[in-house]
Order: sequence, then structure tokens, then C-alpha cells
Amino acid sequence: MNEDILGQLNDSQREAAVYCDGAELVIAGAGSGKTRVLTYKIAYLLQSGYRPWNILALTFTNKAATEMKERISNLVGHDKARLLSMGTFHSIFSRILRTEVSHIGYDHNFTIYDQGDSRSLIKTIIKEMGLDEKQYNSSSVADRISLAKNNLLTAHDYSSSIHVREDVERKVPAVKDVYMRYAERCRQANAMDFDDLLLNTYLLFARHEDVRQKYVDRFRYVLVDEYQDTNYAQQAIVMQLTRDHQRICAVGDDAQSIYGFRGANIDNILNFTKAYDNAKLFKLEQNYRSTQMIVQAANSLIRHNARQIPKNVFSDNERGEKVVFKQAYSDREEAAIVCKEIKRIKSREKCGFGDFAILYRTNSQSRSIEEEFRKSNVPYRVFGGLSFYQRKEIKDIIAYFRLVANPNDEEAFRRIINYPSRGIGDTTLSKIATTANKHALSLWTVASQPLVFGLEANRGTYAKLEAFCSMISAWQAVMQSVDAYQLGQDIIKGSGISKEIYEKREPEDLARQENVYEFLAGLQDFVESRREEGDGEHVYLSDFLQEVALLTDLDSDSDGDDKERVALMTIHSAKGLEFPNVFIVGLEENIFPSPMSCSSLRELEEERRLLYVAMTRAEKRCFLTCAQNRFRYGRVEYGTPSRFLQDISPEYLKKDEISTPASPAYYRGGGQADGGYGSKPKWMQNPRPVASQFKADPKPRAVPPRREENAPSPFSEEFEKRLKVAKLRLKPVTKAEIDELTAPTVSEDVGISVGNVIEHQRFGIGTVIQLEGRGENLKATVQFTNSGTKQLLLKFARYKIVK
Ligand SMILES: Nc1ncnc2c1ncn2[C@@H]1O[C@H](COP(=O)(O)OP(=O)(O)OP(=O)(O)O)[C@@H](O)[C@H]1O
Ligand SMILES: [Mg+2]
Repeated sequence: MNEDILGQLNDSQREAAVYCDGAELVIAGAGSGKTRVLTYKIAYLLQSGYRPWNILALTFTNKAATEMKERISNLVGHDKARLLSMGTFHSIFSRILRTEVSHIGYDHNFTIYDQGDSRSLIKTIIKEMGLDEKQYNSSSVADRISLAKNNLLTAHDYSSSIHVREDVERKVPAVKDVYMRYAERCRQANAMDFDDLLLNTYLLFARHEDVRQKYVDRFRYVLVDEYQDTNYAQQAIVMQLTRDHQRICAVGDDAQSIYGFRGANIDNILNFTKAYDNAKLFKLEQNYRSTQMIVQAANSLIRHNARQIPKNVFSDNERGEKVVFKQAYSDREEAAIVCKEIKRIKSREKCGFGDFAILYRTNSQSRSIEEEFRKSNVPYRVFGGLSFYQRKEIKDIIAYFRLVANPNDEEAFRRIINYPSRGIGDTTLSKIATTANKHALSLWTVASQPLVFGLEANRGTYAKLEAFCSMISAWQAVMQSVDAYQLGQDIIKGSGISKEIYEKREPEDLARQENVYEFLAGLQDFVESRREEGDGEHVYLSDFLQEVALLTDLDSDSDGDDKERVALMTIHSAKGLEFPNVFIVGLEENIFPSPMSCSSLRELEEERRLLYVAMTRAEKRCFLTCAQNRFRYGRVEYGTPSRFLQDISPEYLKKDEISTPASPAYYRGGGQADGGYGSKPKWMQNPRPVASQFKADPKPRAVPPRREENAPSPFSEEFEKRLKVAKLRLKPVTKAEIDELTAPTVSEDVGISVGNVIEHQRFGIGTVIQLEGRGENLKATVQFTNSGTKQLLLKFARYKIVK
């Protein structure tokens, strides 16, 4: 049996998979089967008698964990695979903390603050402390605090660390005080940010040996993928779990370390052998993913980095085509070239759109490509970017959920105390906040008993506060008895959010309605799939919150039909993935390498590794493109090809220099220009602005913030784009569906009876075999042809009766 499985590995991979005599590090180039070795090793361990729950596998994204679990299911069966402890560092550690956190003084229902919450709290603190907000930019202060936590420095440690001297030099000496206050406020709110999940796990194990021992006994084998991008905190926790038994297998590639800016440290991988005395090092050199040409081109690029472990990566696959470089005249033309090439390959090879990926350095670069794809009817999907759960209406709903789960959550409280508007103004909120700060209590504690704290609220305000708090308390009371989906609906209605969103009929409201609709459908799916996985009859809101809080912008909620869409994503999100055809766009100075990374050799090497990661995603073909003129931040910028192009050896690179514009439309604004083929657009006919814009800028420019905080304004291109994307993701909501969602109660007669055949949007065709409950609670048990038996709450199930 073992042999069957291991027969699918080559000799070096097999050796690495079966080695169980101690710490093991697999260092290998891209596409050489590191992830495959981990997967097969887990299967091998299971077959050798390890219990699934005794194996801990840590991955970089939730998506990677799911994929690995699926593969292991195929090898050893679902029953075993589903019981493995497998997930991202954050998800595994947050689960441990939920159980053990009382040891370090938190309540188990703690909230996880996302980046937005944490920034907003830091901003509040900077204001409260009367610091100059220009000097103390909340996001750079947040970065300092995050870096400290990733190096396991608590607020207290930080005040006596060398960072304080750096802060003085940077003229931000009060960062240590902000950190101190921030830590106190998180504690009062019973909240942890992402970095706390690591720091607190570390502290938990460091201070409570019995707890550490419990998890050492539980996790008898620990496996880590993408080890090169683990930061100091993650590495330290892995050490805490494995230093006794040394049963650890880490796989990684120093040449793919791309998270230096977040505190990931390439030295981790270099120091592994020092940390584990008898660690055995394995190397894999054969790349199974890409053509020889791609592997050699990528090797020739990465050779220019000084700091690296020498490797000889080769491929036995077909020789393949040279990597193609094309310089376009403008960003629009670049997009058109990419689009045309995709269509050409697709019709020649009869492959799907899912066989193509467009990779870029930063999220905002997707815009021009998306425009072209929409125009040319190319189906695509943007991964990452503003994630679904970051949209305003969804964050509002989640803030309600969070406050119900943890009333001390300060950020959730601030967000919804007056949303939808209930006449509790800023003055009242600031009175509550001042009192809460004075007594070191949460906002909720004060707001829920204003008289105790002598808040001189007038009668009207007092009544409004009371109404708000009793509404939240009522939901808290049923939190552990009512199903997440049911409670979620009650909250959306009872809070007034559904009325607020559904009573308007403007185009932008439609997008918000669709989002809420999709959110509810997602909540329902979550509840159903948890039940399906056998996690008990009841799935509560807290389970859902736990899951949602840990979605990162590298993850995406896949809806299963990605095979037919071109994937658009940043290179960071593409880590570990592979596609037959890869286009890397925007290879220009000032974009790639990023202008922020040109000041030191170290940063520049990281940018080069990033390009290495991008190129090695390609199986058959790799295209590199750049544009001479690019519309960015509201103006046209002149770009020169990236210096990295010089690093790729010419024998593997086919250079197709600047192309002739195929049509005037490829110039921005050129659509209106008179004349035909190749004529100049209007803005180019005016020499003055052109001259100033076209001078190559030797200095890196200050780059405006890339992340959008707010929703785009309606009627803007961006809004159109999002709406389109939202529509691609789901069928448009009909008026009937909206009415159904907003109706206060559901009519008794939904016209369904036992024996009906229905078509469900997700599960397909099935026969109703049982009905129970009434009205809102009417549930049908349906035997689906391809999806087994499911119980559906009909009020929200997406189905139609076929007969
Ligand atoms: N022995 C093998 N036989 C057949 N296919 C293999 C073998 N080893 C690896 N592959 C295939 O090669 C591809 C790359 O493997 P894998 O993703 O495990 O590499 P990796 O080293 O983890 O890559 P990356 O560095 O990008 O994370 C996958 O499609 C995998 O299934
Ligand atoms: Mg991998």
C-alpha cells in the first residue's frame, strides 16, 4: 500500500517523504515537488499508524491547506484526512487560543481585529494622545507595532528594546507609548489583532509549560510548507512544539522568500540546521512544472542574487518556447496584446481560459487588463484586492455579529452604535469613550449602564442607548442556542440594516443588496457544510466569526468555476500555484522593482525573487510585458523596461521591442483623435505637458497609497467594474428575491411538497423527501442526485421547483 503511494514520487522525493528520524529540511527550487513531498509524507505517516489529529500541517494560505487536504483525501480517504490539523499559522493558533486563552487573561470569545480595526484603534489613540497625525502616521505606527510583535516583543519589552532608539531617530519617539496604550485597549476590548495570535500563542506556551506539553503530546509530527516565509514568531512557536521530539519537516525555497517586508526572514531557513542539531537536509532539483526554457530563464535571473543556497534546478519536460518579452506603447496596448495572445493560444490549443494567469506587482495594476477583458468578453477573476469581507455593508453586519459575540469589542461598538442611524451622536460616543478610558473599562460596560457612571445623558439619549443595548443583549442571550444562519438573519433584520439597504433602488444599492444576499448565502453554505463535515447539529455565530476573521487577502472564496476564467492576481497571491500560461505585466522601473525597494541591495534582491516566483508559476509559456506610457494616479507616466530584464540570459528570452500601436484606441484619450493607424493622440500633440511627463524620472517617486479604504463612487468606472465582477460571481438578484429577503415573515405557502423535484443553485437536481417546520422555519430534506442528502432552510435556499 505504502509503495503504491510512494511510487508517485521520484527517488529524492521518496527519501524525503519517508525520513522520520528527526528534524528534516527540504530545500528545493520552484516546482520541484516540495508541497507534493509534504502531502505524500502526511499520507505515509497516516498509513504508518499516526492518528490524523496527531499531525499538524501549517500552510501559508487557507487555500493551500484546503488543496492539500483534498489531495490527502484522494490518497488515504476523506475520513482520515478531515481529522488532520491543517491550516494557516493564524487559524491553527487562534483555535488553540480559543481553548486555552484564559491562562493568559483573555476571555475565550475574544474578537480578532483585522487590519482596518487595528489601524482605526491606533488612529484613535494617536488623536487621544494629542500627537501630530502627520508625524505619527497611523499605518506606519501600525507597521512598527506589527514588526515588534512578529519579533515577539510585547509593549513592555518594546520600551526597553533597540527599536526605541530607532524611533527617536525617526522622530517618532512616542511609538512605544502608542503600543502600550494599544495593547491595553485591545485587552479591555478582549480583542487580538493578527500579530497577537502569534505573540499570545508564544507567550501561552512560554509561560505555561503544562499547556505547551499538552500540545507537544498532541502534535506528534509537525510539517511546514513555504518555510522561507515564516517570521520569527512563527518559527519560535514551531520550535516550542517540536524541540522535544524534533519531529518536524519543513520545506521551502530560499530563492522564493518574498515577505521580508512583513518580518519573514530568509535567515530562518539558513538557520534551521543550527536550531535543530541533527537536522537532515534534503535537496530536490528536478522541476516537474515547467519547460526547460522557463526553468533556465528563471535560473539565469536568480543567479544575480548574492545571498542564496546554491541549487541546480533542471527540467526534463519538453524544451518549450523562449520566454517572450514585449514592450507596448501604452498600458492599454499592453492589455490588448495580452488579450489577443490569450485568444490566439486558446483557439490554437483548444484550452480553457482557466489555463491563463496574469500576474502583477500591485493590485491596482489589474484595472487596465480588466477593462480590456470586459471589452473583449474574456471571462476573468480577480483574486485578492478588496476582499468581499472588507466591503462596507459586510463589515457593518459582521460588526453586529462581533458585538453580540463579544460586547467588549471596541471597534465593532464604534462602528455600529449609530448605524443604522438611531440618534446616538458623536458627543454621546465621546462621553462614553472618555468615561471608559478613565475607568479602564470597555465602551459597552459604560454604555450599558450609563446611570452607574453618572453620564449626564438626556432622557432621549438614555432611552436610545438602552434600546440599543437591550437589542444586543437579547441576541447575546440566544447566541449559544440559535443556529448561526437563523441568528444572522435576525440580526440583519432587527438591526435595521436590511431596511437601510433594501429600501433604496439606486444602482449602487443594488450592488450592496447583492453583497448582502451573497453574504447570507455564504453563511448558509457555511452552516450546511459544517453540518456535512459532522461538526454537530448546531453551528453558532461564533464558529462563523472565527472562520471569517481569518480570511486573508491572499485567499479567495472560490465558487468552483475558475477553470473557465483567466486568473488575475498579485505575485504574492500566486505563491505555490501553477498555470500553463503566465503573463507578467508592468515590468517597468518604478513598478517592478517597486520604487520603495530600490534603496538597498537586500530589498532589490527580494524584488528579484518576486520575479523568480512569478516566472516559475508557468508550466508551458511565460510572457513578460511592459508599457512605455502608463496611466497611473491620474496622469501619464513614462516607463522604461525593468532592470530585471537584463538579468535574464538572452538565450532564453525572445525580445519583441516596442510594438506599433494597432489602433489609436490604445492611446489613452486616443479614441477621439483624428487620423487612423498610428496617429498621435491629443495629449501627445501638446509638447509641454508631454515634455515634463516624458522625462525619465531618475529618483523614485513618492507613491500614493495603493489600498482603497472606501467604496468607489457610483457611476465611476471602478464601480462599474465591481458591479460586473459581483455579477459574474452570482446571478443577479431579482426583485422577487429581494422581496423575499426583506419580507418580514415568509408566507406559509411556498408551494413545495414531498416528492417535488427541485433544482438547487449549488447542489443541482434533487427530490424532496421530507418537510418539517412552518413558515420561516420550513425545512426540506432533499435527496440530491450528485450531492447526497441535504437539509435546506427553504426561506433562503436558492432553488426552483422543476416538477
Ligand atoms: N515525482 C513527480 N511526478 C509527477 N509530477 C510531479 C512530481 N513531483 C512534482 N510533480 C508535479 O510538479 C508540480 C510542482 O510540484 P509542487 O507544487 O509540489 O512543487 P513545489 O516545490 O511545492 O513548488 P513551489 O516552489 O512553487 O511551491 C505539481 O504539479 C506536481 O504535481
Ligand atoms: Mg509548493
